[in-house]
Amino acid sequence: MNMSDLFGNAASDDNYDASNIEVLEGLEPVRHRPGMYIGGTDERAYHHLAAEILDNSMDEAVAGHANRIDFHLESATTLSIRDNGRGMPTGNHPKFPDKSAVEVIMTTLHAGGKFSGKSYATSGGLHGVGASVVNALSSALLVEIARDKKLYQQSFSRGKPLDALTEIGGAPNRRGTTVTFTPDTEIFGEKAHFRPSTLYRMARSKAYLFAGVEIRWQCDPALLADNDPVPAEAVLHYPGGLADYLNDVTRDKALMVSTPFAEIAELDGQKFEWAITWLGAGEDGFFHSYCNTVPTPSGGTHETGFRQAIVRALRNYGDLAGNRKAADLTADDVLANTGVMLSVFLRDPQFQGQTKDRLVSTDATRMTEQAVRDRFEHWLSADSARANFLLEAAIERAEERKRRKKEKEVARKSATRRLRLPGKLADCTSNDLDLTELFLVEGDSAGGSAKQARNRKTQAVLPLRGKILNVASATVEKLSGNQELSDLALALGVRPGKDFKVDDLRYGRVVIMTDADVDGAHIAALLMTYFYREMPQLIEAGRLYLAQPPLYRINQGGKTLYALDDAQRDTLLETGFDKRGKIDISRFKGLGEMPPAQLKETTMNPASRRLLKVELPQRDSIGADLRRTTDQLVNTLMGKKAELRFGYIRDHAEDALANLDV
Ligand SMILES: Nc1ncnc2c1ncn2[C@@H]1O[C@H](COP(=O)(O)OP(=O)(O)OP(=O)(O)O)[C@@H](O)[C@H]1O
Repeated sequence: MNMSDLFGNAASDDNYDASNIEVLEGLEPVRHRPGMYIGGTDERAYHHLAAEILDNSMDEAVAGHANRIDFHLESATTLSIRDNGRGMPTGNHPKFPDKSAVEVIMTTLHAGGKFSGKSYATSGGLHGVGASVVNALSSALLVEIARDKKLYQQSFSRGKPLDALTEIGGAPNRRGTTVTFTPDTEIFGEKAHFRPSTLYRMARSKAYLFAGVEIRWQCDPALLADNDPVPAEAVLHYPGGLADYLNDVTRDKALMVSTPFAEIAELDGQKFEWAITWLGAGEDGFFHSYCNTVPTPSGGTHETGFRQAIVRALRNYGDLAGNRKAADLTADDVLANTGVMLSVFLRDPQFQGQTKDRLVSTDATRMTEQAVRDRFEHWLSADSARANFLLEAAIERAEERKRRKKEKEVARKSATRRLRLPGKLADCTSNDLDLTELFLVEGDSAGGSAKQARNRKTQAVLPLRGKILNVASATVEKLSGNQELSDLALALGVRPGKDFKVDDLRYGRVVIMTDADVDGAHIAALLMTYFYREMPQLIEAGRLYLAQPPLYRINQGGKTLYALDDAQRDTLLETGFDKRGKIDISRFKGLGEMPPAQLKETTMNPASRRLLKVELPQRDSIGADLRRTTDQLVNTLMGKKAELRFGYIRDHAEDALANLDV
């Protein structure tokens, strides 16, 4: 690769003037970088457009305004979704007097009725971008609204209106919204098309998730093969909800229990619904979770809460039954071989990214656990034969796990004995890879605080002096001659480069812990680049994390909260404290300045900290950044755009917690 590939064929200095500065207006940014809004331009992204429109109709249904959705795949590239809800508002918008609200919704990012919770209590939509993004990426889109006994219509192409909202007739017996769209081949390529099976599954799961809606499925028969499992027409309506679904998908499987544990609970006006069954040996387990009917394939806080509830309840049951082995059960022991459907309806959910793959609302863990745990304990004690059977199976798995771990530990211990460890490493005593972590900290003073704040049993600390070599530009000889980096490899027990083996790692996790400022981000970026270049397998294995030290400590009376950045500080000041009393805000200059007790509480203690897991980017542009210069990576890390950061750093804080804590 030559330099111009890396940096593009830049114009010469003479031509660089104001005309080079592009400003993207309206929906142009979406067409420019669709990946930031829908996670790519591949088949998954293509179908994500359908999910955005369907979610809007589902939100109407869940809010109690619609009970029917017509889902019509008209051709391989045109989809129409109609609901009988309130209909998008048609009046002119106060802020844009010459545009209808429909046009504002369809052509403006961040226009929506779900921000304040006034029009929707629990909704899957939150950014006010879904409909406009679909519009921006469609070569043709038609909105039809039946409202106040009138029928209106407006057409768009590539995000731009082709006409104004027009009343085209009366609608005496109908109300609701219909959106018909054709994704743009300029964005998705000539060959892209809808797959009936994907859409059918999507429509069906929505119907399972909300018993109050009936979805009429219709598909152009020309798109279906003879004997296609997808029907041309179907009425999807499941009063039994998730339990119906679970029974359906496990119909041909061996099961350990005759009926799933399935319930619905309401807490504080929010709804929790689940169904779990135990599959026989050899069957593959699964966990499908949703929040406000939006699938969360990367899990999140609701899954963590559910897992905790199940394992803690079973442990407790074992305890009461006098079985001492129950105390050692982990979530994996209990939940291996289970099929789980979990659907929560939360008032103000927080997801990661526009595709909402993962739920990150912190409250959801506690609330889901609270909803599930008591009911599960009840279910266990209602049938002790069944409960004992599940308990024994889980204990058997735990024993097997312990045996395997012991074998590995013995092998690792003998390897460690032969190692020469760097002098400044403060090692931990445990050899248990599930628990141990190595903190990489910048400088000796931060190293000193971290050594006092750590848990000696499971947490090791390696202070690195100064900025490590800029790996991106260093030559191979320089890399191997760098003392800090060779100490790092030595502490990890691995050899960098082609001889790297994940199994050699002496710790389960590597946590980069740097100051919450630009310098800290730079060092973190250098280290990430180093790992990416020399030990990508470590990242692939999900073992590299970033610590999240706070920048501010805010105190009022006996109450103390910590903020990661200015924005969080401002939000906490708005919402977290009494407006009247005096509030003290202190800004930490660096980790070395933080008293060990605070460093422990905010950043190191698995019970109270947050960690970000570093993941390799898949196909979006951030991948190129990692391969380019660390400066670009710093920009990405420190930049204002959360979407950018989240492109490759995924929040797996709860998983980390779950493994240690549960
Ligand atoms: N089928 C519908 N019926 C009624 N109102 C709708 C419908 N579809 C969209 N809207 C209105 O348009 C607004 C904008 O929708 P859009 O999909 O752009 O964003 P959102 O659903 O609010 O959030 P997100 O970006 O997370 O999807 C919604 O908040 C809602 O007020």
